[in-house]
Amino acid sequence: MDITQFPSWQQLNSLTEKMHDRHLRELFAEDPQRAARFSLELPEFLLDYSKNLIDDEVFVNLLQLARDADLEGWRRRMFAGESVNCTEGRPVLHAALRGGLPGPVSVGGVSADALVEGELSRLKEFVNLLHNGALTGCTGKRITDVVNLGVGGSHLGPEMVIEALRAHRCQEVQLHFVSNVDGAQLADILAQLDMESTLFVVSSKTFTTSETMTNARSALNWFGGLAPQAELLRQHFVAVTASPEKARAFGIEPQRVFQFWDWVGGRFSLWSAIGLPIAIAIGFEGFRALLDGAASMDRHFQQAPLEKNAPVLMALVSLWYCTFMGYPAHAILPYEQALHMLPAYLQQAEMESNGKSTTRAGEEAGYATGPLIWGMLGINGQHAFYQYLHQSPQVVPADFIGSVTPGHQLPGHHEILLANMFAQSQALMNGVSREQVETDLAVRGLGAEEVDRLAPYKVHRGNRPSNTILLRKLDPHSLGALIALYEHKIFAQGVILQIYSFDQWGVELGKGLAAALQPQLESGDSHNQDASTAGLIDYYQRVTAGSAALDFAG
Ligand SMILES: O=P(O)(O)OC[C@H]1O[C@](O)(CO)[C@@H](O)[C@@H]1O
Repeated sequence: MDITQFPSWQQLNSLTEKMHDRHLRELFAEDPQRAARFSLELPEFLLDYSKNLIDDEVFVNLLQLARDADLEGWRRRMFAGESVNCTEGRPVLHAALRGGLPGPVSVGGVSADALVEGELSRLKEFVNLLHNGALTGCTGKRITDVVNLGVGGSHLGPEMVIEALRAHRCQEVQLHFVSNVDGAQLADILAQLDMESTLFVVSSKTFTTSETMTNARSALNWFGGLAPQAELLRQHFVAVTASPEKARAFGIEPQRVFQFWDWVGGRFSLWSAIGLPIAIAIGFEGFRALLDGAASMDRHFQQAPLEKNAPVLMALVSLWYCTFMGYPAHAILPYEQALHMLPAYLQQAEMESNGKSTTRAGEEAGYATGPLIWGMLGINGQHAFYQYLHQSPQVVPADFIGSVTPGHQLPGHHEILLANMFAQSQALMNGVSREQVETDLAVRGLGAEEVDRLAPYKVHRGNRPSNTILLRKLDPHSLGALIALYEHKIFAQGVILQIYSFDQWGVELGKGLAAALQPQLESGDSHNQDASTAGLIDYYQRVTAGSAALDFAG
């Protein structure tokens, strides 16, 4: 049944007017237990969702909506390996990569656990060889630098995690990431490297992504005549892919091809062999701890009742804002330097999953299915875009994410950092009333006219909602749990809003057009293009012809 037909949906719709008129200040004043009632403590973190514009009536209806949408049934089917990615005809089993399934699941007659464990032990062996210095380049030099060539899900997860776990890094090997087909990125990194001690990891689920394959070919060319190509590929390249035959066709040795499977979505793949750079950076045991943390969130998501289920609660709050209250964006604001890539990672995870408008029934949704995700390190954002968060007429709900334990030894810093994080969510919630502003200005000795002139600019309406996720400490286990929290939040939101979260048809159109346009840029033939695109091609042609003429003249 269409989700909009359920009484819970209609009830929620009718509650938006009332909630637009409520203020978070009042909700807290009315209920001294609010913070305790609307927060949840898990072994890894505290989730405080009390600063959200929900009251008991909204909460009850949101939970009912989740039940009406059969979230529990979809959850069970996903973890049982049923084909819940229906447009691609696949199960969704990233939880199998971390031992998060409730029981054995086989895909195409093969045990998912056996596949996963087999690949993990290959990864472990490889990482150990690398760390022991047993892996050498074609001239016999020890491998000291590893460059991951991959984009999207084949890049963001590994780099985000490695950055987040800097404090846990082994020193043996340096990691580098190249995701952009803009040669400036690869050229810059190659300039820092010694080819004799460099290993490239070509990471691509499909092994067809043009950015990655172009970078892989350029990396191979970089070696020039150092050794015959087959030897270069053998000693300096490994592949991580769900299309091993394509990696082998590229020339990568079969024993250097690490595999994952089409039941792992690219943006959910960091737990698979795509996490090879993570295991290299923090060691295999650290990688295992990351997987274990995610598995503990898998169990929580499967077992906790909906009203005590962190991913479900976050999904409900998120859809309440984007679908009902009309707040189209959501900010991710980490207060932990190490989490600086989390907003970018979650942008892909959430927007590639839920940025859809066709329902599972193949109909136009007619409602917002997910927010625009954006953000950056909160403390830097405070000095950049928080003005907008505090005083723009647009309300942007936010997630504040921090850690009780600092990731460094410097005294005095961490309290300042956390005080800022707590203060910002408090300021967004409470704001400052006109009355308060007037009193403050008067106390500072301003005359009545001046007070009157300045007061409107200083008023903060407040009532801007947020979640706070406060980790005990940031380590591989808790990071795994945090990432899986968001993964399941995304899934729960998609299920309730009746969309398919695990496909990404929207990214295909542009890829196809780029492939067709590339030869036209070179030839200048733009006859079949719209006027704007033809104009761009024409300008490109004129500038390149002009610079060629200049080169010739010079
Ligand atoms: O791993 P691949 O196949 O190179 O794809 C990279 C990324 O490209 C996308 O298909 C989007 O273009 C993502 O879903 C994926 O993570």
